[in-house]
Order: sequence, then structure tokens, then C-alpha cells
Amino acid sequence: MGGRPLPVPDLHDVISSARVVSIPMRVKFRGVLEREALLVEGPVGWGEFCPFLEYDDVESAPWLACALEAAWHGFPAPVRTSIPVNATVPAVEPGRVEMVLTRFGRVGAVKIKVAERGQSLADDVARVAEVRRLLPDAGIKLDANGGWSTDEALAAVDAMARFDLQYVEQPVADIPGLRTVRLEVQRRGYGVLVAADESVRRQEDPLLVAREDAADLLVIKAPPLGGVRRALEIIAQAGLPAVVSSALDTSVGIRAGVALAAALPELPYACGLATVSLMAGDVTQSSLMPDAGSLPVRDVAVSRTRLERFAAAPERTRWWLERLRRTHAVLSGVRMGS
Ligand SMILES: O=C(O)CCC(=O)C1=CC=C[C@@H](O)[C@@H]1C(=O)O
Ligand SMILES: [Mg+2]
Repeated sequence: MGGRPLPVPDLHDVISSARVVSIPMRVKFRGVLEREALLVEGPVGWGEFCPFLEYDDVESAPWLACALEAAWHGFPAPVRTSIPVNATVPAVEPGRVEMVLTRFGRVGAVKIKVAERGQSLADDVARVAEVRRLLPDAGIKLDANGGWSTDEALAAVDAMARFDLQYVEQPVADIPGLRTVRLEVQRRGYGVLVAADESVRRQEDPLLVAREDAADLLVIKAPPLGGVRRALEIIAQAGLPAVVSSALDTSVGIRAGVALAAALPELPYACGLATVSLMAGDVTQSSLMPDAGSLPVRDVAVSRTRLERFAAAPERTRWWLERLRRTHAVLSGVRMGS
């Protein structure tokens, strides 16, 4: 698809600068309490390779392409200087919502995790109600990570539309289900939109959801799509509004998301790029954290001291370097951006 593939640097050059970090989370997020990432330094800066641990090498290959783009090629020209961002509230109990929100400072929008395994609709309603109570004017979006059936998704929208929701992200797992939920929510007249996330980033064809008219907007993460340039192409071809979101990365990975959001011709919603606020550390002294609801579009200077402080245990470092070797082999076979 699209533009000229970027050359993949030699494994030796990639591995020689690789550093593995393990950063504790302040709040458990998607089951993760320690976020591990491998950072590489190339001729133009640092890149972050942090596919989730359960991903295989083929699924991880575009994540490496994204890291190598950042470190060896840099980013396309920005069209804006700051990016509006949302706070992200994990599936915590209502009593912890205020503490989580405090970490983000003043924001104009909040994304709330719902449909967590082991929790009920009543738990979701209580969490969303608490956010609405604390922030009466904020834009609210929900993210179910595909955790509902279509009936459950419709019941959830019935129960929570009164909180004035902007959109529900990936209410159900599959594309036909997403389309059903989208059309039925539209028919019920709630004015709540349906966004696709996993149906773009974990789908062999990231454009299928758009072709099937199954979503009103796309939530886009640069790493699973193979980097900023490739993500820009996919968004342009999809022809739908896009919200750029993080992969729960350090400020180095967030920088790629910021570059993507900065290069998009339109940016109608706050982006999910404030997640460094959920972490208890970073690899830079000047983290990409929100100030008055926005992130600046700027580079990130990596601190050697912090790479040391958060260095992963030797066996985890070995595991990541092996993963890097295997993924590099996959990527060299398919070429970046192809
Ligand atoms: O979009 C946001 O507000 C923050 C990022 C975020 O929610 C996610 C980051 C990484 C993994 C995902 O489970 C999750 C998501 O599903 O969007
Ligand atoms: Mg999501």
C-alpha cells in the first residue's frame, strides 16, 4: 500500500544501541503493572519498540518499523504545534477516579475503560457517573476493547448515553458487530458515535472497517500500523476522522504519536496520548505530559541516568534482544512500509 518503503537498517546497527527498560505503572492498565520497552538510538534520535508481551513476531514487526522510522528517518512535517489530549481512566472503582484524573491536570476530554472482565455494567455506570460528576463539561468517550456482545453494547449505550458520550471505542470485537451497533445506536438517536481501534490495528486489512461502514471514526496507534507515514496513508485512504492514541509507551513512543497527530490535516477529537501520566517513571527528564489539556509538538531528550534507573533485569533484557532479532528478520523479509 502507498509510498516508497523505508530501508531497514542492519540488525547490528539496531542492536548496538538497544536498551531495555521496565517502568512501573501507577495504576494497573490492561493487566499491566510494569511496562517493558526496548529503545534504540539511530542517526536522527530514539525510537521505541514495545509490542505487548503476548504478540508474536509477525504482529510485532510493524512496531519495529515504527521504532526504526523514529530513530533512522524522523517524522513528516507538522501542521500544528500542540495536540489536545484526553485523560485515560483505567477500569478502577469510582473511589479512585479522582486520584487518577489528578495525574492529568486540567483536560477537556476523558477516555474511560469499560467492559473489563470480571466487572458488571453497574461498575461501568458508577465509574462513568463519577467522571461526569467531577468534570461536568468534559467530552467523555468509552473504550470497551471489544468486551461486549452487540446486545450488551446496546444495553450499555442505553444506560450511559445520559452522560453525554462522544463515542464508544471498539464496543464489540468484530467488524459486522461494530456495524450493527453503529447503525442501531444511530437509529436510537443518542448521538453517540462508534470508533474502531482493534478492528484497525489488529486486522490484516486496516481499511476493511471503513469499507464496511462499520465505524464513524478510527482510533489510530502508529506502532501497530508500521509507523507515522504508513498510519497517515491508512487514515487518508479510510477517509474517516482519526484520533491518535498511545500504545502505553514512554515519552519516546509518545513522540511518534504526537508526530502523527501533528501531521494530520484534521484533528477533530482529543488524542489518547497522555498515558505517561499513568506511569511512575520515564526515560526523559522532560516527559510528554499534558499541560492544560495539550501536549507540545517537540522532540524528547533521553536521559542515560534514567535508562540506568529503569533498566530491565538481565533475563528480561535478553528476552527483548532475542525478540528484536526475530522481529528484525521478519521485517527485513517484508520491508518497512510495504
Ligand atoms: O487512548 C487512550 O486514551 C490511551 C491509550 C489506550 O487506551 C490504550 C493503549 C494501549 C493499549 C490499549 O489497550 C488501549 C486502547 O485500547 O486504546
Ligand atoms: Mg482502544
